[in-house]
Amino acid sequence: MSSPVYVALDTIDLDHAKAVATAVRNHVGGIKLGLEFFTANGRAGVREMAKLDLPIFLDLKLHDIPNTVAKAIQALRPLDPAIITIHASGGRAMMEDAKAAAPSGTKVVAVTVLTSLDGEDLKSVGLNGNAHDQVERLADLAQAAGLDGIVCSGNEVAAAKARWHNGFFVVPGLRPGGKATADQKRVMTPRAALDNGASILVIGRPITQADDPDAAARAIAATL
Ligand SMILES: O=C(O)c1cc(=O)[nH]c(=O)n1[C@@H]1O[C@H](COP(=O)(O)O)[C@@H](O)[C@H]1O
Repeated sequence: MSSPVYVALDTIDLDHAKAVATAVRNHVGGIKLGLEFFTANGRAGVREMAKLDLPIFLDLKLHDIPNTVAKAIQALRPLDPAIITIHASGGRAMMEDAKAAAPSGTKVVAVTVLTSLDGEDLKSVGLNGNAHDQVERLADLAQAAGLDGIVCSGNEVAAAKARWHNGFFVVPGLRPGGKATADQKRVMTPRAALDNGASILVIGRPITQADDPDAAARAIAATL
């Protein structure tokens, strides 16, 4: 079985992204390219990374009116990514139109509550429930909109899966030591997230900023 780990290559440097991906390729199941990479390298950069022959997760977290999101996804169709992201808080119509615009083989998943946010952060933007309740609410909305799954932290994935048995669950905010670091607040170990029902594990800095990314990826793989 291929690895559930998608390595997040958050860099503007195409050569560096290629070098890290090449180093870790035997211990990961796919590559995640996000806003930082895409704004610097565009579609040509994604095509270049696709030459490594690993599935591409294009994480642009689109969040706009339905027409704009659908047109942006149409523009990405030639890249045929394995997975793309939109924000669930864009609403049901936006999610429906996003799914309709995507290639049939592309999983469209909705970000629920970013793993960098905690209850206090939610309050500060006017959301009075906790992260757990908000993830459940948005998981239900994403399912009703016909999406493939959601992005949530390892803390909520078991509850989301209980409501959406065949959903696809993307879990970032993973730290091998299990402790919140840098900007991530809702964190978990990769092993615990998998046990809780994650379909794939998104891991960036614990691999990419290690002295030896290949050894770090191998060490994480050994825990799974
Ligand atoms: O959609 C995502 O992948 C995502 C959602 C989320 O709630 N939190 C989150 O960290 N991510 C992404 O997951 C990756 C986490 O990176 P590290 O914190 O370096 O492991 C980054 O590329 C984030 O953009």
